[in-house]
Amino acid sequence: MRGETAPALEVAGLSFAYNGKPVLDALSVAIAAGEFVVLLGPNGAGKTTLFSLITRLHDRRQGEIRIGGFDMRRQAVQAQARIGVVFQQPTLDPDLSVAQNLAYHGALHGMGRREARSRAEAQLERVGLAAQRRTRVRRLSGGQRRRVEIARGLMHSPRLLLLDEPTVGLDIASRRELVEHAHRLCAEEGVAVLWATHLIDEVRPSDRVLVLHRGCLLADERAEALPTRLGVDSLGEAFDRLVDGESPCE
Ligand SMILES: Nc1ncnc2c1ncn2[C@@H]1O[C@H](COP(=O)(O)OP(=O)(O)OP(=O)(O)O)[C@@H](O)[C@H]1O
Repeated sequence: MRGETAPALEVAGLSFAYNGKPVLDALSVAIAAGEFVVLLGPNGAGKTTLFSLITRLHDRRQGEIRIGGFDMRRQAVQAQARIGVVFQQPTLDPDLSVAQNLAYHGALHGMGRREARSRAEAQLERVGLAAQRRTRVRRLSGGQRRRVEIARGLMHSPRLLLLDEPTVGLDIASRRELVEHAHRLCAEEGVAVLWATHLIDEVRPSDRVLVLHRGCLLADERAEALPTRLGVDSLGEAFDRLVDGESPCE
């Protein structure tokens, strides 16, 4: 299955180890087009490693990864063209303008100058930064920089946007605005979003939540259903209960 009807992301039996130390254990999950999914896990859970495998920064793994139906190994070009990423560490060049950063991304994705410019302008408009296109990134706030990174990650019209703890270092208002923006992208553009965080307050009751701990998927359900299933009062308590176990994959 490919194109619009294929899941934006399918991971099947994914395992990975750093120098013999297991970090992901037989992970399987699928995310539909336009779905917003939170990947919730404490420090060291394996969130960044999962993103590195999906984006092919690491490749020595077991299991399958498909993006929009394209296999990450056999159809790597098609698969990778359908992924947008906002990494945990900022990756904009602070000495270039917003437009120059985006133009560079467009060139990397094989866009001509005119096409890159019009796509960049459309995305900057969406994140409310059209007026800052000539501003050097160095002069933007942390929240504005994150929004530029999201605009950049969407320039090539990916079906899946990965955000690795995108609100680190932002104030509460900017965090709220980013979460809101990501939900809008799903609803209005049909982009699937996988949002990695360890912050419970970024999760909405209706969000689908994947709880990852020591490389094992401990839950995959609506956030509002988790406390009831575990017999506790809040998502925070449910999360604590889940990540307390000694041998999570059993
Ligand atoms: N390059 C590496 N070499 C060896 N071990 C690593 C490497 N990168 C990560 N690890 C280990 O793999 C495990 C998972 O790390 P990972 O960064 O994927 O977790 P995370 O959920 O993203 O954590 P955080 O919230 O702190 O970013 C941790 O035990 C970490 O120490």
